Amino acid sequence: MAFFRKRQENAQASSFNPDADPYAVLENVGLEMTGHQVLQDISLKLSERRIGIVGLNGSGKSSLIRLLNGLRLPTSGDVRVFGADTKTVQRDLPRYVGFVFQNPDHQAIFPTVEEEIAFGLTQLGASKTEAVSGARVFLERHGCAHLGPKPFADLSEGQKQLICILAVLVMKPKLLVLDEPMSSLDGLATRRIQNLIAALDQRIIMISHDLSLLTSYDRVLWMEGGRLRMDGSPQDVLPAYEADISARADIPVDGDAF
Ligand SMILES: Nc1ncnc2c1ncn2[C@@H]1O[C@H](COP(=O)(O)OP(=O)(O)OP(=O)(O)O)[C@@H](O)[C@H]1O
Repeated sequence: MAFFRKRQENAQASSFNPDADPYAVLENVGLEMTGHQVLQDISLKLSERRIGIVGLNGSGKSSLIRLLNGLRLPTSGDVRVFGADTKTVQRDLPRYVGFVFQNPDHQAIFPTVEEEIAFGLTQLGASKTEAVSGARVFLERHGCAHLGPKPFADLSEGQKQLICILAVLVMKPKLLVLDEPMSSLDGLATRRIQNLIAALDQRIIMISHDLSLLTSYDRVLWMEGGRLRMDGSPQDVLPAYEADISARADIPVDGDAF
């Protein structure tokens, strides 16, 4: 489509390589925010199609994935995504790395579903008219044409999360990063979103507290205290993580019940 041209030109200018392997490289990464060392000593090469991230609340999972689409920049070390240093390509990163928030209400910014989807197309260089008609076609292709005119605020939680994922997918990112996308969904909505994600060609990195969603993944990263505690196959990492939780749950810690 003609409107992709503008962004493709930008992409060439900013030295992205969509075929880079590994697609993301973190070297001695640290992240400090308001005096708090949120991440430290993280070095990773990410090549796998499906990567899960686990860890307790506050362990640094969200901060880590925010580094991948430029929502955060490292305060030490380097992050390269698709061959480009995120510090120099921050503005163009969302074109390559789609980010789905845990809470859809934190992601959606437009009143209606159609406008939310159309926004992604304008980001690719479409005119307003092209974007609206493109959004309608895209929603229809995903069985959501009926949601197009609806106010985003009136959707169910499952519908909201589905639309947030579609709003990212319409930009055809090479990598989709998801921050606990199913945490507030019922069983049916979870299954539907899970099936949608599983069928995607894109590389996926997903945080989940529901470990069953990650058993088929290629690799799992376990974060603890802002560091990488374990990195391996789900068969190795998930049982170790569960065993650690069980061991901790049996030990009462003063002032740290929850
Ligand atoms: N803007 C900020 N300023 C200072 N500290 C922050 C900021 N944002 C997050 N933190 C802290 O960084 C740590 C890691 O937070 P992060 O949200 O990355 O963890 P998480 O593993 O994703 O947690 P959860 O599972 O609860 O979503 C926490 O201790 C948090 O309080």
